[in-house]
Amino acid sequence: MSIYRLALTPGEPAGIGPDLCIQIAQQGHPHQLVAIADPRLLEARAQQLNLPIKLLSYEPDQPITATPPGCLWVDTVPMKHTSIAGQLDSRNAQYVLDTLSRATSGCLSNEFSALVTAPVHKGIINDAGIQFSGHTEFLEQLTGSDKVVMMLATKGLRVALATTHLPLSEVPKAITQPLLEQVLEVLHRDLQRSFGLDNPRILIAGLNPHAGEGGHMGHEEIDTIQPVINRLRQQGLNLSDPLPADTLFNQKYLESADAVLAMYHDQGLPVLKYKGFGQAVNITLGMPIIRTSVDHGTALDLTATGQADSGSLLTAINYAAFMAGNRNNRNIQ
Ligand SMILES: NC(=O)C1=CN([C@@H]2O[C@H](COP(=O)(O)OP(=O)(O)OC[C@H]3O[C@@H](n4cnc5c(N)ncnc54)[C@H](O)[C@@H]3O)[C@@H](O)[C@H]2O)C=CC1
Ligand SMILES: NCC(=O)COP(=O)(O)O
Repeated sequence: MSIYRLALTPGEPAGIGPDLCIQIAQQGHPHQLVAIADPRLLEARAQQLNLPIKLLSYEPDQPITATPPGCLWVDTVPMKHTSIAGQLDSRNAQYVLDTLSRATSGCLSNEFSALVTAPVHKGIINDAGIQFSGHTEFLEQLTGSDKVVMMLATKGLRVALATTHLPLSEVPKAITQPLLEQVLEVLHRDLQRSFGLDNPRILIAGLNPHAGEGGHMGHEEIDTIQPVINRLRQQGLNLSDPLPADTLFNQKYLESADAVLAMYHDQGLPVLKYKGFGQAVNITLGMPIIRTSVDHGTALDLTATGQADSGSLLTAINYAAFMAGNRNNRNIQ
């Protein structure tokens, strides 16, 4: 088995991200986990959690090795202000973004095989005066990607989103033919290259109740979604018609599907999280780098309590390694 070097960003310092990194390090890992972080934060959090941690100083020229139990490699990004567990501090917002930038440039240069992110707090970054709607959009810019797609996956279900962090009132006008065409092309291609699916079957949700009920409950399905489906089918994509979102998430439809495309965040993600919260992964498709993440947020109420479940971060790490392996096997940079 190949061993991959994975960049791990602990995210919001006052949240559970650092806790989860320390918890996962206890068992060790078959891949090299390199936390891009301030080591003082990790040491302080380990003490609060009463967990032992040995931080190994990371050097890019070292051979890639598995992570021994109780250890974590650290590539230092200094935090300017001490973080207090559970208490957001806008002065640390730039630090959070610095860790992401460092990890991303390391992925772009192939120093790391993938980026795995713990949760950030979107609100506090905005409070710091920095416009930020999520890792997904931030990484799209940072990697110079044309179009990225958010997809969450758990056992038996993958849900991708046509739009991400938008106010609901802005969704209908954002659903355009060019957008849908791009999103479906990215989804189709990345299901092939990162998941090894030769001809992925994608179910597409309508925007309106009952997928518009033949135009009686909205026209986006007829005017926007169906024409894109028809065009892409001619190029060989295996797509459903627009389906009512309230009925497509049943076994009869899902058993023949590789992914569902939901039109907006809260149309698709509640179903996915109900099915797999704690064991699901958030994947950014359409980038030159692999990025996976957790299915949850910063859970400030649980920071430093030892109650945070590391299942989703571990799933994200394992998916990142799996995707790196698939791209390697297909010789994709
Ligand atoms: N990937 C990311 O960076 C994400 C960041 N967020 C951000 O997180 C912040 C808080 O969001 P919320 O909606 O409150 O969601 P949340 O996921 O932080 O918390 C929701 C509930 O789930 C619990 N919970 C979350 N993670 C858990 C874990 N690993 N183990 C056990 N219990 C857990 C929390 O204690 C809370 O009761 C927001 O600023 C949001 O933007 C939210 C989702 C993803
Ligand atoms: N609900 C998923 C989410 O908010 C994660 O967003 P991102 O930070 O990964 O873009």
